[in-house]
Amino acid sequence: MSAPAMTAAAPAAGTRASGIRFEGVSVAYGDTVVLDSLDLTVEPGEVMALLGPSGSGKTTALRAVAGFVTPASGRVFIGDRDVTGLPPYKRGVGMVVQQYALFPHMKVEDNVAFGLKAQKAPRGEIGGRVAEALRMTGMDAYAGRYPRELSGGQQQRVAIARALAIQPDVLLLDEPLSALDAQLRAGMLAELARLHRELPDLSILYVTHDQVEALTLADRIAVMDKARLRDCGTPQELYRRPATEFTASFVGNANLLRVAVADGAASLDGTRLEVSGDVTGTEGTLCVRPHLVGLGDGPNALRGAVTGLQWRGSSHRVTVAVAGQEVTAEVRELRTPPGLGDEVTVHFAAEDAHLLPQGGALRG
Ligand SMILES: Nc1ncnc2c1ncn2[C@@H]1O[C@H](COP(=O)(O)OP(=O)(O)OP(=O)(O)O)[C@@H](O)[C@H]1O
Repeated sequence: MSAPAMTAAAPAAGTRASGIRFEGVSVAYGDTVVLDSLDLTVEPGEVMALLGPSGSGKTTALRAVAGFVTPASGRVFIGDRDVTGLPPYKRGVGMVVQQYALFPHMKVEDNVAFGLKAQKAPRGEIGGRVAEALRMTGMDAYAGRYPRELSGGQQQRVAIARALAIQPDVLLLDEPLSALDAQLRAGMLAELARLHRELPDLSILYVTHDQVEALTLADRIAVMDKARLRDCGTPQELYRRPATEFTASFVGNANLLRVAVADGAASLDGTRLEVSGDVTGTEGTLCVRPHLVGLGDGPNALRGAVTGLQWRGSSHRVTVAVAGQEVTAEVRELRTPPGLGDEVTVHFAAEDAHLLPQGGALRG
């Protein structure tokens, strides 16, 4: 990264710890509901990722907080304030979108000052707050440049500085890294994490369709699909104990196996499997992560023919057909990998085999 690291001095953002609360928020365009009864709370100082595929309603939810869309029903709170009817500039939010959105004809320092001037901040304060925001994002040496004289990553830092300069109660980030190349994205992700450590009271709502960004940065992840919230929990909860098949396959790769359930255990094609999770009812879906499936004998052993083999440098992915279903094992690179059609045994530990809740209920 060519810019210096974002370093935090005195916080430029608000020191009032305010969370965000969606209460039954629905948004529709014509007859199409694009956000359906969203109930979600972002705690003060929390980083919440809104994760979901394209068109699932993430940006709409963010824009409802910013005040750029009006809910058909429901209310949005920032801290204790019901902001549902407030115009955007009265909400105290900083927002950064994917495409930098800097004013091309303004120098960096003027871009960062823009929100402060719009807010009619006292003239004597503006210079200091701009300098502080630029210092926090590592861009103080670039104050006199125009956006066209900056790299994409530097422009996005300026956009973040501009959002922080107004000392927002909450920071809204809409795919802020998706226009950057992979290497720069990884660096910026670490910078954002550091920035939040320096501004622990700032609540952040972070829209992304990239599970790595969500897993890396978020305290909790809200998983959205088709206008609805499907699951919400810490990255570890969602990864280890997903509530729905959608979460299991969207947050990390997953083997999802249809199994019969009886007497507190599952079974697949007559083989009894010790599992964790919701062992009620007569059938269920078992989630096992490929890297937790081993090749060879062990607990919960299943036998089948190899239907797929991929070499990935440090690992092999071996897919095995077991009673008409496929189980993929991601194992350390094998010296003598099996061939397609070979009979092999795969296994997994009970604590790594999670039976999804019946009906895909949201966790409490
Ligand atoms: N101004 C609008 N008029 C009509 N439909 C809209 C408008 N804005 C968004 N939509 C629709 O609302 C749905 C949700 O859009 P939204 O931008 O919230 O999704 P998203 O999850 O953020 O997707 P992406 O990751 O692609 O940005 C989409 O089907 C989209 O086409």
